[in-house]
Amino acid sequence: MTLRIEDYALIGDLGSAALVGRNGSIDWLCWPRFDSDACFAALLGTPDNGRWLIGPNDPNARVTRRYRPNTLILETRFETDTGVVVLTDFMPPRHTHSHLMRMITCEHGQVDLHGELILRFGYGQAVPWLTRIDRHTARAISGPDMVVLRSSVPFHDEDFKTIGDFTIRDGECFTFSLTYAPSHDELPHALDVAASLGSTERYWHEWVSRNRIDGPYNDAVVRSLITLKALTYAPTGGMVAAPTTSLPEWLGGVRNWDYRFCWLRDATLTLLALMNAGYYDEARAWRDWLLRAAAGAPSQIQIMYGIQGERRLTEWNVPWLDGYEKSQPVRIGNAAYNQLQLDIFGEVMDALHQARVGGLGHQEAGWDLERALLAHLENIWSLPDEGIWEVRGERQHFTYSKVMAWVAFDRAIKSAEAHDLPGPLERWRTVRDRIHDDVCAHGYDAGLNSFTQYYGSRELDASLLLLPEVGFLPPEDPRIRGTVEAIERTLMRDGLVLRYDTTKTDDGLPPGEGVFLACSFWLADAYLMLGRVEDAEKLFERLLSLCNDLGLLAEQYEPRSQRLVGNFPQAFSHLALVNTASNLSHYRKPAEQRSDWTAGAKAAE
Ligand SMILES: OC[C@H]1O[C@H](O[C@H]2O[C@H](CO)[C@@H](O)[C@H](O)[C@H]2O)[C@H](O)[C@@H](O)[C@@H]1O
Repeated sequence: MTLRIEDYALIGDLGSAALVGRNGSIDWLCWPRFDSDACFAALLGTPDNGRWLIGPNDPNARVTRRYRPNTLILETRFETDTGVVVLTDFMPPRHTHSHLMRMITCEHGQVDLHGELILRFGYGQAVPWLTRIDRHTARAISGPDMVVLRSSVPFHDEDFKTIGDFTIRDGECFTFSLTYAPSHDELPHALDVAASLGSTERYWHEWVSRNRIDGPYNDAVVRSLITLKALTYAPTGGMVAAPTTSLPEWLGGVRNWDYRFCWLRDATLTLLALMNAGYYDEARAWRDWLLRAAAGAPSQIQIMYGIQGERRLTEWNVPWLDGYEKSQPVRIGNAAYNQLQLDIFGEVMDALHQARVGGLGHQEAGWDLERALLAHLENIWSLPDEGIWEVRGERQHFTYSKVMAWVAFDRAIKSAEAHDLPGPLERWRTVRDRIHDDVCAHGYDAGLNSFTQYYGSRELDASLLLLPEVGFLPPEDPRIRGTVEAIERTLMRDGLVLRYDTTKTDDGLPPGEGVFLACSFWLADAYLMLGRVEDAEKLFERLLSLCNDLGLLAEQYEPRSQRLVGNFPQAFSHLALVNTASNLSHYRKPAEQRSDWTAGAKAAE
């Protein structure tokens, strides 16, 4: 049986992550890194492509689940006619090795359980060589990879699977762990599951205690912050856009992409959300990641990198995986790494500027890089590009791309002015003004009374909702009001927002995708800036209702089937949730941080 995307939960150890189904089956795990080959790929194929199931035999068990408060520790509770068990799944934040731990306890009665471990390395293809160490320990080896299973109950091997059938009784607790190591290493030491549970819980409690956003939406905000943190690759500070590949944006369709990489756009926007919540260590780590990833000729900067700064992210299709609900192809790698997307300059410059404003501290190397990026941008801002949505159709002069080029110069000027940093300020001011004039002359359609998707087009684009937020024009400007109204008229479906109309914009793909959740949050932000507070609250609460039972969001939502679609959980959606909640809660608002329109008010305080 295929589970819906919202039937999955995320666990992770800041190096990789796994998806656990509400049936107790772990159907996705890439090891040892987010972008490694999956050893559990049932999510995109069948159980034979790898999974780890622990659950009751009773197919009618009633299932509820939750995260332990303020943690990434998942508890799935199965209620059967004979008894109740709780399955606890977690990955302790990584030190020497990566561990996936499971614990099942019986709350009352007795329950017959089935365990089935199917390890298939190389994205569900390679059957490993299994060696039995003792009745409770086995080692699986496949090429460079070794995984060690330790279980407090005995198991046996059958058809290249590891099987355990057992009965658990009131008060009993069984533990299981899988540990990853390179296959040339010694057998990794066992970690005590109960002790690891305690230290993992303490880790997350301490991390969450540093959050300084508070207010009516605190639960949703904390869950989003934990999710964003879980998408961080701790060794380098890089962040993945999502832990999955090829969860479809249209069920059965071809819009299936690999998100296990670090987009400068997603990462910088995540950073703004984290900084807004008081997390500056992550900001520091990401800035250092950026300095390493972008090091070299500024003309070679990419829109995305691997989590360690890798540049070549070659895209290929996996022929042996059928895809989630037959959505093919399953793609590994992402050809977007070769694209030109001008907006990333604005997002990076803005994030670094905000980091300075927030007191992250000035670092010479950072400013040198920013100056080099601007020198490059000065030469290329007038070129057509693939834009924020990474269209695979013809390059265009996307309005949002140009606006973000304006943001890049604007923030550099502001940083230089505020922190007395060296730079050709007069020249930057001239370019900034030239871009502004260009956008107003070519990106605005007076007939529509709206900015448009790209120069000369009459189509709308949800990215235009960000124009007041980034400070390009004040919210009360009639052109901004007109744009918001035009987007409401043309891009809204079932009260939510499409990023653009795939039947009208050539993005190189057959039309059809869900509403884009981040864009729907942006509309709520725009409502707030226009003073439409009730509309903003209503939309935000609708969006919250789309979170799964654990508070997680995919990239998109399909109103007709009422299902989450696209990669899951997605940073873009969660960072947008945090920002809108923060705006609504009247704390330090990103909308205010990113624009100048409140500068007067702040100065007057
Ligand atoms: O659907 C078209 C594109 O989808 C992906 O890009 C989207 O995800 C990125 C990561 O979250 C985000 O930065 C971008 O703005 C989104 O459009 C995919 O990576 C592209 O290859 C694809 O064309």
